Amino acid sequence: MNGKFRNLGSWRALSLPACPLPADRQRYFYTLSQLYLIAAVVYLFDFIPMFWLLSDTRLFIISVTGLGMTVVARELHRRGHMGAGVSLMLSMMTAHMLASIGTYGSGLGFELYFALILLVTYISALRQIAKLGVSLAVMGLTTYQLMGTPEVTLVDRLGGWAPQVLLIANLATVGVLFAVILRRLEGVSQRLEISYRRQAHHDALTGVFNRRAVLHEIELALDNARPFALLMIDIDHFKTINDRYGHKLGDRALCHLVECLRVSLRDEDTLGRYGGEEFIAVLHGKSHGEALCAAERLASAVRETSYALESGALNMTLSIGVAVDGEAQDIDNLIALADRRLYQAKRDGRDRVCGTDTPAMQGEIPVVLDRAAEQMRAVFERAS
Ligand SMILES: Nc1nc2c(ncn2[C@@H]2O[C@H](COP(=O)(O)OP(=O)(O)OP(=O)(O)O)[C@@H](O)[C@H]2O)c(=O)[nH]1
Repeated sequence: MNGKFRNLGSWRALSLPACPLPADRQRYFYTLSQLYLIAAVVYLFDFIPMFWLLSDTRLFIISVTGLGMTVVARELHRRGHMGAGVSLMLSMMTAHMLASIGTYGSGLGFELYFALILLVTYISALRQIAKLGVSLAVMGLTTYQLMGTPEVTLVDRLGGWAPQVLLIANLATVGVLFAVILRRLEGVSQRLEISYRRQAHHDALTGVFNRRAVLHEIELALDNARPFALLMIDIDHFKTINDRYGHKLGDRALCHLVECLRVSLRDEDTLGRYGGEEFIAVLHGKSHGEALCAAERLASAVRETSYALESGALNMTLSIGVAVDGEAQDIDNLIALADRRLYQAKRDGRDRVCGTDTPAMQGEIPVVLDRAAEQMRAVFERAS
């Protein structure tokens, strides 16, 4: 290893360990990480030049320190120490505000930063109790400082245009900061809404439609005059995969399967998880014969695309039951028909497609109707 990389290694060893944020707190990171940048810009282009022009050495030094601390706070936050990062930034903001009020007195807009500190506190990921503590402490300190404002402030001594310029600069800074922060929060709520809507319709593991959403799609397709085919897809011997490789790998295998299916389906087709290792594909505009060909294509795509493991490769096969809309009057009967054909494919030896009823199946009661009959029987038994 050359010297340059050795140095990099020792710097890494000195730096704080990264501690990933929990998923439910990630959303705060992006809003707040932009706040650090905004704070740095305000220090750099507003406070530092302003106090330098006013020859105010004390507030100039506080502003330069504030800039440095903001960079440190951002880095702490980036490494997952969110509470420490936000607390550091809030402490600097509070120190800055109190020192400014102490020097220039009230009425020049420095007290408005109090509202900004509260806003940052409440959008931060601090605990509720910490938020309450911080806001009470900042409120107490601000009140104390405002009540103890010196009679003759530095501005009185400066006179001239300085007080007006300071007031305008503070009003503009607080106004812009409020607008930027609130705009960012609006973006966060929009992103959350999109994500909640997505969660309501999609399966968390594989990302395809969930059971409710895919059933809704079938209802819509039935209402539509255009023909469609329903494929009931089930992985063969999936329990063995779970038992041999563990549930986590089983989950990854499900995602691999979905990828294979997605690649083989058209954009207009719908894929949903019906439950466990059972999926439904709705193929719009397909006749019975076309749907059987499509199902064969899906089955061979999965069969031929092995899932790479550290210790080799995992090969999966599918059994598929196919039914088309014209074969049943409603959604329950259509699903029951595809389900029955799926189980016929299983009975015939798996790794195959079944799209017609064999003579042995003719007398069978569809699974859904069978379940309904069982429920009715239970109701009658309870009533009698
Ligand atoms: N890893 C994982 N396993 C699941 C999930 N949902 C269901 N399973 C498993 O899927 C397996 C389904 O097993 P069975 O219904 O007996 O079917 P099979 O072993 O695939 O056998 P056949 O369908 O008859 O070919 C069970 O072991 C379930 O635990 C999941 O989300 N992740």
